[in-house]
Amino acid sequence: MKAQLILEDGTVFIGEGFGSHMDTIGEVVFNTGMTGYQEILSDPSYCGQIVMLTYPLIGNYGINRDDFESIHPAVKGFIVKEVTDYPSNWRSEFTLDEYFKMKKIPGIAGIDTRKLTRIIRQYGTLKAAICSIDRDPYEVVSRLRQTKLPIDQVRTVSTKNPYPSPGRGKRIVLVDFGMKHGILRELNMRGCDVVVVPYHTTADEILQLRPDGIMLSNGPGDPKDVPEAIHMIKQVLGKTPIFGICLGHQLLALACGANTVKMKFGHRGSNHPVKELATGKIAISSQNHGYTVETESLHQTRLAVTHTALNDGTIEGLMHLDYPAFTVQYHPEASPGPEDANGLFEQFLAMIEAEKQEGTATCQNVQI
Ligand SMILES: NC(=O)CC[C@H](N)C(=O)O
Repeated sequence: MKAQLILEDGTVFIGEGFGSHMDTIGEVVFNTGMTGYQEILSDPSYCGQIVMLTYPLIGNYGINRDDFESIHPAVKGFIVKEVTDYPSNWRSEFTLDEYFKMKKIPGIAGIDTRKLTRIIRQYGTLKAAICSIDRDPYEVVSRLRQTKLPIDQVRTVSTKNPYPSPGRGKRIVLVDFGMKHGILRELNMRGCDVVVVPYHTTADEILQLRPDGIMLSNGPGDPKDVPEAIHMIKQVLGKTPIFGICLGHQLLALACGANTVKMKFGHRGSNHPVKELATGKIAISSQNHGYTVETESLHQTRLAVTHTALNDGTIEGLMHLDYPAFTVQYHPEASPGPEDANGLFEQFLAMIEAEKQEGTATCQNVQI
């Protein structure tokens, strides 16, 4: 069935609808990963967004039981060049079309995704609608222009209640801002005794769990929309080692007095090179973010840059100069993507061990 993709700048694309045939509105962003569409569509950081994949053939290995990053995908829609009707993989259980129908997510295929990527790169991230062919584009554009993007995505996707994910190792409190399950898997794989807590858990509640370390997860939206988390981080900083990923990185930076800004079109994909400044080593990383920590704002903080993006020089990693706290803007848990940065989980555990032994760990004397 024909469907339309309409951008707020007035551009109209006609394509073939798949998945749910409902209308949807969201911020359209592009992801440059060549594989990993199942992890991408189930990454809660895309809450409120319509994702376009630059790789031209999507759905070839179907949807399986194992590769979800959350139970309910929060993505608002999917845009592809071509969607596979007959997936071929031994793990495949559904086609993308069947899965999107079940989850009530609209998709549109047959779109010139190269053209759309160029528009977004030129003008920046735009609002867009996927809608029925019968809708009047003028009306849709004026509705798009009036539509405000949501600001409560973290509340929507964070766990409502704390829950344990036990192990015999270090006790980690994992603050869920819209966590990809890959983070929990990485901690459990290393034996950690994890307690996952909601985004608004207070510093006192977290410290009562007697954590050996705190992890701040990834999550959707603007980090400034989560002031309760910034307040919490200010209070736990220096009391226990902290490792932040993506939104967690941005929140820690804000808690330390830095600023965050919205990027023109962000970084989304599983092929983004980042440089570790101390060694000059390059890692290929998995990324999904639309905001970044503002470099100029760091001089008013006790944070130092540890990693930068090779494509545009933006900040990809930070460490605190006085306390055991470090963060990365990219995804060491990968899922999807390369596992070059996986060692950061070991570095976090090494920092916790040093803090336990001597009680004086900082990022500098633990060598991360
Ligand atoms: N994946 C994330 O945690 C993204 C962080 C934030 N929502 C951003 O877009 O920059």
